[in-house]
Amino acid sequence: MKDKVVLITGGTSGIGRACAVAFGQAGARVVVTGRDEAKLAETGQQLTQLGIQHRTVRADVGDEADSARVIEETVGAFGRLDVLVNNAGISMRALFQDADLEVIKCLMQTNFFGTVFTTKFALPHIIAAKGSIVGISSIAGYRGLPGRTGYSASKFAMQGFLEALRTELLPQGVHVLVACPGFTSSNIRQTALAADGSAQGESPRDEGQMMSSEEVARHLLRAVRQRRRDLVLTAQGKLTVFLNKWLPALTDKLVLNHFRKEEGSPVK
Ligand SMILES: NC(=O)c1ccc[n+]([C@@H]2O[C@H](COP(=O)([O-])OP(=O)(O)OC[C@H]3O[C@@H](n4cnc5c(N)ncnc54)[C@H](O)[C@@H]3O)[C@@H](O)[C@H]2O)c1
Repeated sequence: MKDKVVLITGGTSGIGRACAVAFGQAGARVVVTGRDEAKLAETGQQLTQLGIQHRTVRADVGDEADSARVIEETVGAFGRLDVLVNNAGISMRALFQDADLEVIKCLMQTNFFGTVFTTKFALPHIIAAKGSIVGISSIAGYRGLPGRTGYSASKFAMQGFLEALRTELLPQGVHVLVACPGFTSSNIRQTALAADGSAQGESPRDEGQMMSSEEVARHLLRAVRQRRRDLVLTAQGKLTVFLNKWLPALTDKLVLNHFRKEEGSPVK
């Protein structure tokens, strides 16, 4: 990663922030985006303390003009872009029958269109560098999950988009990685949207039992170095993908039972 430039969207917490540290400690110069000035400043301070050369850029990933500006500022500051990590994301916990349509739109705008916008503006620079485009998808990008229709749809869309793009870019030697973490300790379940679009505010699971964001970042760094096409994390995640491929009807029942057991689950 020495002297490479890595852009991480939504990098002010969880997996994104851990990636900024991991790629930075591997020698990369990192650019981190986020919507919250205070969290960006805090992330910037952490990177400074670790001696990591970086920039922070305030931007909403679902906003096309913001996404264009992020790439301008990245290339303006460092002259190139080698690795784009499409990480910014939001989740939901509500049955489709109860959810406002705005919830589904918000998830598609952030998780899917956020990836499309940033990738579009980054692409000429990534092609020039024969670099990498990473999508942080989810097990929900392989297997639809109850209470998470919009989230699952956004991650399936992301995976279809990146698979098609990978094929288009084969002649240019661009690497595309679809990474699917399993349950990972982060803010994703606190910020997940409820049926009315408000944030859930708490996690229904024991975050301490999950893979850490730092461990996910280490796996991602290795997968980028090895130019892998996909990465599925956690034993439970791998098992879900495997069972869904070979025993989909059984997996329907297992997944339903699993999500019914979550604290305060909307899944009946
Ligand atoms: N934590 C998990 O269990 C898990 C599992 C699978 C996949 N993921 C994916 O990993 C990625 C990172 O999530 P995380 O778990 O670190 O959660 P997180 O909530 O800690 O991080 C998500 C980041 O995205 C940012 N973000 C959200 N909307 C944004 C927007 N419109 N513009 C800019 N930034 C925005 C948030 O502010 C936050 O910094 C997400 O794409 C998520 O779907 C997480």
